[in-house]
Amino acid sequence: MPTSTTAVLLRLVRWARPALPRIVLGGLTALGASLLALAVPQVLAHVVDGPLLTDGSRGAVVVAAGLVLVLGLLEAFLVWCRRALIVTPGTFVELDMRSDLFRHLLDQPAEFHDRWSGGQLLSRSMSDLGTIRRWTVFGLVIMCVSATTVVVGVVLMLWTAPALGAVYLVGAVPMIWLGFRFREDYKVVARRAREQAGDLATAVEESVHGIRVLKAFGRGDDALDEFVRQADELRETELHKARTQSRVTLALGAIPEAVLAVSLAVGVSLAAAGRLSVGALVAYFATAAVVNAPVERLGQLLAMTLDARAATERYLEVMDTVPSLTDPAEPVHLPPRPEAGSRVELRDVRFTHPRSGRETLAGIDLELRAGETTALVGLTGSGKTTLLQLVPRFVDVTAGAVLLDGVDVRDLSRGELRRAVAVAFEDPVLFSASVRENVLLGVDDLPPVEADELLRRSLDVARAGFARTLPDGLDTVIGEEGLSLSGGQRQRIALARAIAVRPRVLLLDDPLSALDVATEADVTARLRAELVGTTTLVVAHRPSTVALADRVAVLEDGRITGVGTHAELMAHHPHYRHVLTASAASHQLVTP
Ligand SMILES: Nc1ncnc2c1ncn2[C@@H]1O[C@H](COP(=O)(O)OP(=O)(O)OP(=O)(O)O)[C@@H](O)[C@H]1O
Repeated sequence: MPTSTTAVLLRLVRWARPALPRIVLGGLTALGASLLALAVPQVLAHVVDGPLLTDGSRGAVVVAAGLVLVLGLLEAFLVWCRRALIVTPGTFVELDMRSDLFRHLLDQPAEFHDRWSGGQLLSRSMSDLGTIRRWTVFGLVIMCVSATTVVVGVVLMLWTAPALGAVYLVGAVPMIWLGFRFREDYKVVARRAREQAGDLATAVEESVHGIRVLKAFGRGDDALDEFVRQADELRETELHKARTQSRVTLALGAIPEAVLAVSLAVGVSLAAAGRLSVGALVAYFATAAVVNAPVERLGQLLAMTLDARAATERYLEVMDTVPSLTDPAEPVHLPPRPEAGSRVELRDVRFTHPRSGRETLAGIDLELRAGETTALVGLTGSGKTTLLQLVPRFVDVTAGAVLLDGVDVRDLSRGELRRAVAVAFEDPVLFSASVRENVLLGVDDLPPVEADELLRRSLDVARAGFARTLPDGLDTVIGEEGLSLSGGQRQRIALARAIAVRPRVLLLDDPLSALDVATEADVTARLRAELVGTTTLVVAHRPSTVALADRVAVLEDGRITGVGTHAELMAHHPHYRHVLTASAASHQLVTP
């Protein structure tokens, strides 16, 4: 990550490029407005030294006054042009950056989302990008124009009244020094404030998600105390920021005024001695008045720029994360879907969690036969979910390979792979959308009649017919902002979603755990009947689920230690018996 503010902000060019012509044009109009403001004192000098002091010609004064009026009107028009030119493209820069961020987040593997908190990503995609937009459409342009105005103004002052110009330059020395000090202090505190705002957003997000747990354990007050503590930390930091900025603003306001006071004394004595014309004196002060405005704004503009730098750094931190899981340079394609179903092979698969460094899978050899349903059984924490995640490449194997119809899944594009492999999780996520949209989420566009038929069948197989009795039927909005469903209802909608894709391979990570035994057995039986030709791997805890599988694989100490029918394993595999007995006990069931 580059460290200079310019280097960081220059990286915004990637997104600002389409808007650059209008930003530059807007900058030029703003510069034109400032130069017009600087021209007025020169007109004044000519009026004072010319017609006013010599012949008092009224006509010339009227012409000069008219010129000042025209210059003023033109300046106002150019200021309007700047806004009109820049504001719209600035919003598109923000839109592009926000879309790219979202695309990037979607491209990241699960491991990235384990590392990043929701609040930090939220604050980066909302408030940080808002700060960047405001700086792009206002701060950047005004900063450049202000700097140019100051330079041109000082040159004019030196040209009009060299001695007084020199006084102004001497006054600039402490201002520049203060500017550098301010930059160092503010840079740190601006970054801290943004991090704290992100942490605060995370706290809100977690509390809202966990509101029931907090209430159930009577921990609402503790959560509130912690939230207030974090909010107070942020308040302190914001106050620190404001104090730092107000100190520099005060200094940048006071020093130019002091310079003007010294200039007045020097200027009047020079004019009295006849070494400076009155017109030059008037022009100097009028120019200084124009120059002082941007100088006084400098604190605010520097603060805006440093805020934008902190926001850009945070944005780039996410964007610079290279996805650990990418498509191959030249993806191969799957062979046509075999009539009898697809075959999945795990060959000597190992997997170590990058964060814990623990090897969860230590040499898995397993074949999911075409069109069969295989149940995966193991103690809790044995790695069943991890194994499932390797097939659609939510994570990549550390060693070994996963093959789908003979093709290493790493050689396929993730799009093609994930169209072929569908997953239903134990803890289903539903989106704030209608039942119909949730179920058909993974289905490409279909004619309405076919889509309706697919929806009907998927809901029937998943025994999710209850959805038709919801207030607006299948158009009822469910998910976070919609109607609350029970755990079992949510699981069945999520199962219908996985079935609707008509995948080659269906992975079920204990997706029926919230259902009663009879409903679960019914759903499993329907699945088998409906999904002929779909190869299924189901993580199972209950004997009732296991009994419906063609074969069962036992996961123990990171390896598959047994594959067979339920009856075979019950007879010959002590660990299998132990797992099923433990599961049955926890479900208060009797092992058949
Ligand atoms: N993101 C992660 N980072 C580090 N370790 C992890 C991560 N996810 C899982 N683990 C660890 O990997 C091991 C296997 O977890 P996994 O979720 O695959 O087990 P499981 O058999 O599906 O468990 P359960 O039956 O309880 O769902 C556990 O020890 C778990 O703590």
